Amino acid sequence: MLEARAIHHAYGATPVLRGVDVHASGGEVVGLIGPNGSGKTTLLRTLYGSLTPQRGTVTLDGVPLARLTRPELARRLAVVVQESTTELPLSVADTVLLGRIPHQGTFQRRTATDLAVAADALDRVGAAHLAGRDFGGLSGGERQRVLIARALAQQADHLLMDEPTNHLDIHFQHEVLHLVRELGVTTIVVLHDLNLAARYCDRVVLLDDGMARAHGAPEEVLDSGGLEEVYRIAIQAVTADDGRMQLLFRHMDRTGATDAPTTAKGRL
Ligand SMILES: Nc1ncnc2c1ncn2[C@@H]1O[C@H](COP(=O)(O)OP(=O)(O)OP(=O)(O)O)[C@@H](O)[C@H]1O
Repeated sequence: MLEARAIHHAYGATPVLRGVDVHASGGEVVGLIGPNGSGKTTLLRTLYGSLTPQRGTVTLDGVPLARLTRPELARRLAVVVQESTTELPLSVADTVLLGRIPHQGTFQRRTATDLAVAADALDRVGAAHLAGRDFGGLSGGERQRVLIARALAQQADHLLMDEPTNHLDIHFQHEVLHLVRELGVTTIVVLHDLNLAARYCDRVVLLDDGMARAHGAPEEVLDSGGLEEVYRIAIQAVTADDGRMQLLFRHMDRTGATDAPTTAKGRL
């Protein structure tokens, strides 16, 4: 279980996280949602140890992150974040093989298992055909898939992702989150798309101004008036053909007035 408790953090004099709790365990997928600047990325950074919060604790199976060595942490926790794009002149295959480093001894050569795991990871994200390409020459969506493959190659039992569907077309947005669900790996994922959160997360945490405004099953958190207030948008929850919740959105101005529908068909 990965758990953050009572996390407080400020950049300079500006508080960004104000007593946030979040946890994930047992292969569940937990979504972090919230408007721009609400603290999602900062919270995620505390969860993988790239940022030490000023107050609060982050533990992995009860052990504070600070007590784990870097390789220990890397074998337990894989991260897919926007900042992880490398400028090193590496092929796609070598980029994915970086995910095997925590499993290798110092100066140990890559084994047949490393190569097989890396190839399988690329295959799972639909990027096997890119193996020989230069990582730096990929499109944004291709890069994202390769970075996810690198995380899969790490074979960690916890996965942290910051906007993994960024740059992905609609097919791969669903493909990647579907894959995350299938992995059975305990995952905390920052998502802007509330419909993706509704469909693929077991629980969601709604951050607002550095605090967890709501926390629970997607249908509870997303189908609530609080969401409209936090995002300042009119929201209607409908039920899709497969029985899943789908959200529709309409602009709302500062007074709470929404755009008038142009036709009856277009009404929310
Ligand atoms: N390194 C930093 N130094 C100073 N301020 C920062 C730093 N990183 C983030 N902030 C500020 O902290 C606040 C929260 O940022 P954060 O990136 O955690 O939010 P977010 O919810 O992930 O936003 P977004 O949805 O826009 O990605 C923002 O006001 C941001 O400008």
